[in-house]
Amino acid sequence: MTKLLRVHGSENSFFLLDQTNLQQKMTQNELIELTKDITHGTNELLGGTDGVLVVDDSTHSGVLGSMEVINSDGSIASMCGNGLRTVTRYLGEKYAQDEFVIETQQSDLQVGRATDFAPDVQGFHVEISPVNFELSSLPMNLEGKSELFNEVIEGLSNTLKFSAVSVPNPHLISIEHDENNFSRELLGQIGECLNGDNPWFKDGVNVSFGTVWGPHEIFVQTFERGVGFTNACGTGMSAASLVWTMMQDGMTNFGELNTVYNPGGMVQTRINRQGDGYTIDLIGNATFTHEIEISELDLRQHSFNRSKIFETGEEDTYKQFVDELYIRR
Ligand SMILES: N[C@H](CCC[C@H](N)C(=O)O)C(=O)O
Repeated sequence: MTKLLRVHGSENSFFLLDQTNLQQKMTQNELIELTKDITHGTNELLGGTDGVLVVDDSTHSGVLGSMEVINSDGSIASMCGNGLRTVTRYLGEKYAQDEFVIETQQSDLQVGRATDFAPDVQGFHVEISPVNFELSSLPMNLEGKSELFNEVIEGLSNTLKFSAVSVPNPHLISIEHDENNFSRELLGQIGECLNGDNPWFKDGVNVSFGTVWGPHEIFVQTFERGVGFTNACGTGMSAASLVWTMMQDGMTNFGELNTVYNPGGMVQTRINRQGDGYTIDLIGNATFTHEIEISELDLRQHSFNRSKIFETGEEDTYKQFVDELYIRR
C-alpha cells in the first residue's frame, strides 16, 4: 500500500506523491498520465486538483528532498510556490526538521516553518528564486527587446502595462491601483491567448493581475499556464509583489512584509535585494485536506475504487481562517 495526500496552499490544490514510498518508482510518463487523469480526467479524484507534486530523494548534499511540479495538463513546471510550502510541511514532518533545503528544477531553495496564521493553520516560508528579467529566460519573443517592465504590449492590450519575469517559471504581470481596469474576463481572454498560438510565448506563460489595495496590501489573481484559473498562484503572487515593489509607488518597499490576498485566501511576501538581483520570501499555509491509501498497482492503473480516503478536518479550520481574514480587514 502507499499514500497520496491532497494538499493546498491558498486553495491552489495538488496531489502529493512521495516516490520513496513506492516499491518501484513511477516513470516520468507514468506520472504525467496519472496527473492528467486524476486532476481533471476520467478518473478525477476528489473533484480534481491543479496538479501533482512529486517528492523524491535528492542527491544534492545538505538537501532534504526534491520536488517536481506537474500541471493538470501534464506539462512540467520549473517552480510552484504554493506547492513548495506543502512539500516543506511534508518533508519537515517526515524528517522532524524545521529549516532545510529542497531541490527544485533549477535551484536548491531554503524553506522552513513560519508563524502559524491561525490555530491549525500552520505557516511555512519558502524562497522563490532564481529571478530573471531577461525575456529569453521565460521565454518571451518581443521584437528587439531583452526586457519588459511596466510597458504596453502592442497587439495584446492598448491600455494595460505588463512586466515579464521568470522565478524561474514564466510570469507576465500587470499592476494597477484602480481595480476597474481589471476583470476576470479580461484576464481569462489574455491568459487563453498567451497559452495558445501566439507570437510572444511559445511555451505559454502565467498571467497575473495585481490590484494595490493599500500600503503593503495587494490582491492578485492568476490565469496559470498548464492549468487555467486557479484560486492562487504562489509564484504569481511572488512575481507580482516583486514588480509592484520595483514600481516604487510608496505603498511598499524592499525588505518590507506584504499581505497578498487572492481568491483562495492570503499569503505574505517580502522582496529582498541580493547584489544586483532579487530573492522573494513567500510565506503562507500548507493545508493537508485528505489522505488517500491505495495499492501501488491501483495507483498505476489510476483505479481508486478500492482506495481508502480520510478527511483530515483541516479544511474547515482553513475556511474559518479565510472568513475571519476578510472580517478583520
Ligand atoms: N502553472 C505554473 C506552475 C504552478 C505554479 C503555481 N501553482 C504556484 O503556486 O506557483 C507553471 O506552469 O509555470
